[in-house]
Amino acid sequence: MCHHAQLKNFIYLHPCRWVGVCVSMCISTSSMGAFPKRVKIVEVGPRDGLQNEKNIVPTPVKIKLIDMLSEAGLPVIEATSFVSPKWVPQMADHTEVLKGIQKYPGISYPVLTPNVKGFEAAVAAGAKEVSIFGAASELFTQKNVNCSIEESFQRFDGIMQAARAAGIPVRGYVSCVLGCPYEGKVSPAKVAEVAKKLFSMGCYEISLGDTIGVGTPGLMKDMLSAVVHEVPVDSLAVHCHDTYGQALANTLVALQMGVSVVDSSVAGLGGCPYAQGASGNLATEDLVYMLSGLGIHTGVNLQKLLEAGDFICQALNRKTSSKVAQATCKL
Ligand SMILES: CC(C)(COP(=O)([O-])OP(=O)([O-])OC[C@H]1O[C@@H](n2cnc3c(N)ncnc32)[C@H](O)[C@@H]1OP(=O)([O-])[O-])[C@@H](O)C(=O)NCCC(=O)NCCSC(=O)C[C@@](C)(O)CC(=O)[O-]
Repeated sequence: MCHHAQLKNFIYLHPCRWVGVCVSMCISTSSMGAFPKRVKIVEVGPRDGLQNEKNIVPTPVKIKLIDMLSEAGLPVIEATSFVSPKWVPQMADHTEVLKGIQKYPGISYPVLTPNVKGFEAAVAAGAKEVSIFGAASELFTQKNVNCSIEESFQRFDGIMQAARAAGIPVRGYVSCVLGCPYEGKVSPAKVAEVAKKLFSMGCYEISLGDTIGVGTPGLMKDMLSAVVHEVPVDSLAVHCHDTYGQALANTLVALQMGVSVVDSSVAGLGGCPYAQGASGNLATEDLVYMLSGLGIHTGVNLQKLLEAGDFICQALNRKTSSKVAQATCKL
């Protein structure tokens, strides 16, 4: 039974709307294994979310979204990517976006850089952190960055050298960790090999991407079991797309296995232009709601996050993919 004394466990979600979650009644975390006390959420909506939009999103809209996400307390907000505008026209305004956003103290605004040209442009625009992106699938790598896995490492070498010289931290992505749109199954051993390589090159964190959202909790467990032999678990993040509705379940398994960094996207925006059919990322609102219910600290204000989700959905004229946002709108 919920008692008034347990009201502190209730989560305030929207103006005039209360949704009750009696944590002590609904969930026994002790029977679910150990969870991290805190989770760092890496908000990828402005980059992963918007890169896939058909219509060019106006730069001021991108800037306002990022400012609202900063206001909501997200500790890391992936702002844009310095990729070729011929390949991803949606990110062509990267410099204006990075220069236009308010930089909140304590919040990182990393950007994607595929090569040294992108890295140099990012640094010139004020980037203080970058991400490189590889994959555990040969065919996906060809389609996404027009080279082999081996050649992608050679490109990363150049970026790592330049980043070291400039004192810029680098995050590494591994795509297709639970399946590839072109090759199908991807072996956990291959994911572990690519993750190990990126880590040994100097990436401080490795984000494991279920790019097309085909994974299930069992696959996540098998893949992570292989990767943690090569990369310390506290340097790992998970990045789950929700194509088959498994993103939250897969993320929960990762948390149970000691991962404490999770990528997600406001309103569940997202997809990869070179992974057709992939839907958006795990919605940040749904992640925050689950973590809050588990008593895990994120520092994110759910109310403000919902407002950021409302804003971008209105700007894109689309319905949110966040179940939490949908539920609170009906209340
Ligand atoms: C890597 C390249 C550039 C190779 O593309 P390429 O065509 O092989 O490169 P190139 O060196 O031959 O250059 C071609 C043209 O692009 C220009 N160029 C070259 N580099 C840059 C640059 N950095 N910025 C601006 N312009 C650039 C270059 O100057 C040249 O211009 P031209 O001489 O023809 O006028 C291209 O394939 C590319 O940009 N790919 C990016 C694809 C992408 O952004 N995919 C989505 C991100 S990954 C993702 O979403 C997955 C993730 C991270 O979320 C995790 C998950 O879910 O799994």
